[in-house]
Amino acid sequence: MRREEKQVQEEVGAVGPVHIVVAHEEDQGFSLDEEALERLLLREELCDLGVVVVSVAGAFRKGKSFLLDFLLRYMYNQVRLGFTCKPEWALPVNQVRLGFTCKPGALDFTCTTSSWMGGPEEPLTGFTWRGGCERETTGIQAWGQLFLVDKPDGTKVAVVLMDTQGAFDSQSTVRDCATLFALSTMVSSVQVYNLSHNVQEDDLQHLQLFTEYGRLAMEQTYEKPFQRLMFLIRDWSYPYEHPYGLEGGRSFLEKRLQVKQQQHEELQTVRRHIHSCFSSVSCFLLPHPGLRVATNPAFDGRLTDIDEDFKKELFCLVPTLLAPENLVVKEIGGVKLTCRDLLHYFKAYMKIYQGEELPHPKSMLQATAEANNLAAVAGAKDLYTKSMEQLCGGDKSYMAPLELSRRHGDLRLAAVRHFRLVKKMGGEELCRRYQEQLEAELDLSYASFSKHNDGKNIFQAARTAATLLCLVFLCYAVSLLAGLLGVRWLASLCHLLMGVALVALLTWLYTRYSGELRPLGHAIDKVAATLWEQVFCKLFEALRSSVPLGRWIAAPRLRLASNNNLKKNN
Ligand SMILES: Nc1nc2c(ncn2[C@@H]2O[C@H](COP(=O)(O)OP(=O)(O)OP(=O)(O)O)[C@@H](O)[C@H]2O)c(=O)[nH]1
Ligand SMILES: [Mg+2]
Repeated sequence: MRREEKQVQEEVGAVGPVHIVVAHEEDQGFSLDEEALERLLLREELCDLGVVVVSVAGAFRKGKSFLLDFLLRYMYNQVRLGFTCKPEWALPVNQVRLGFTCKPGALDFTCTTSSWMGGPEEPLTGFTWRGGCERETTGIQAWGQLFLVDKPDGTKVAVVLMDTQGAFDSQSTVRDCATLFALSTMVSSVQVYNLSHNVQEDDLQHLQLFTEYGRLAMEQTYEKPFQRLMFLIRDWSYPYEHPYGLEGGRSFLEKRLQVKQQQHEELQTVRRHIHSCFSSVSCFLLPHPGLRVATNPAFDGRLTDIDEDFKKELFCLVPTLLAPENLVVKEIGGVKLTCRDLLHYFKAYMKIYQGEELPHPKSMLQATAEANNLAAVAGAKDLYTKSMEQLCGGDKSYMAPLELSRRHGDLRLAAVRHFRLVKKMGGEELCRRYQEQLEAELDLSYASFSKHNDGKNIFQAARTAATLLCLVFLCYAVSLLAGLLGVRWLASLCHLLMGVALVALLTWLYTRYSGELRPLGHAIDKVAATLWEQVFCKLFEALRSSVPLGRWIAAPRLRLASNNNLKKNN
């Protein structure tokens, strides 16, 4: 082995996966390791090159990291290393030609074991993978080295390989899964959606949820916010219907993502959403790798233990993603990103997901239960509002406040009963929470109906004027009496008060007529209302109780009467 090659391989050996998004077990949150990302993306010789990001995401324990290690093998064997730009350091481009396009059946597979796939007994290393049922990868990891590739058009690009935490493990919430999937989709130019056996409807629904969560966090809304999506279906068992590989995947996906007129709207929406999110969607059908891979705890990734069919298709799949002519530079809004740009976007997106402005994605049951309860609240509130409209709506005449409050009590009860009778998911506790919300909304509606009703009371509308006139009259009467009795200072004071009341009255009339000086009008209203409640009502009350048959006269209305009645009713 040449000295340079040896040196390169030693350096390769020292490189490993780097955690760029770190998952925190304690608070279920994620944080970006900015330093690690900067070290990776801001290398002087690479930072201004177009960046290609290939990410693999999907449910946990489905062989994502295992696959990525083959992508690594391909890169290490096919391209020059990012940090070794000097041509004399380049690894030998060996048996397999760079940049072939995959045609099923057109490859002579016998050459693969001696090519980029590695030696037959070589254990598979790189991103950590293992057997077992517990999750392995957490957060988002990138390979600790970028690969520098010369594209056929002469441009140089830097390739990032990215592994993500598997979705739906027993320790992550829907929000965690959505955040990681969305983040990796937003920063990658090719997202490999790793699935097992088939594309189920829930796989599409999850993809819809996660990509929508991604789209929400993007500052501008682009027509197609994400670039390439590849459905990678592992353990494909129906090659007699759709053959393994890209061609079989194309015919399978075409059928699966077809939007038909007779389809339910829900199914059509999911499919339209996926087409609208990605500029290109493809599919690859990969066979089962054999029982030793899937079930043998001692399996270490060596090729001799893997089924021939799997290796053959893998040999085709990897260049489909990574051959120089198939590499796509990451674009956002039609602008190609460099490694440096990617760093900024990563930081910005992470900040959005760490903030609180995005809604929290929920589990299907939780979301459905909340939708059920919200619909029931809306139905009950509608019932209440319609009945109240009929009772005291816009064109109805003024209604006695006590009667209005009593009717509100009845209708409120009926609305709550209606809410409780509607069948809802989510259990009693959720139902109680929404009932409380409904009751609060009904009380708020009542306050507004009550105000509107008060507005129809002629005296209410003219109360300020009446109060000020009463004050003028009272001052006049007292000044006359004081004049007769010779108490001149009192007479003068009453004249002064009378003058003030008259000026206030004229000003109030002006504000009401012109709509100008409204704060002044409000202040006069307030003073008049206090005067009315504290002086005139008390005088009137005293008079009412001292005069025979006085109790037949209705008591004057106080400003806060409606609110007090409301509380009593509750
Ligand atoms: N059935 C099957 N098993 C596979 C395949 N590829 C890898 N495996 C096995 O799946 C197991 C998990 O592999 P990993 O690569 O660690 O899976 P992962 O998706 O990265 O898992 P997490 O990191 O926990 O999300 C290993 O035992 C692999 O041998 C495949 O195509 N089919
Ligand atoms: Mg993994």
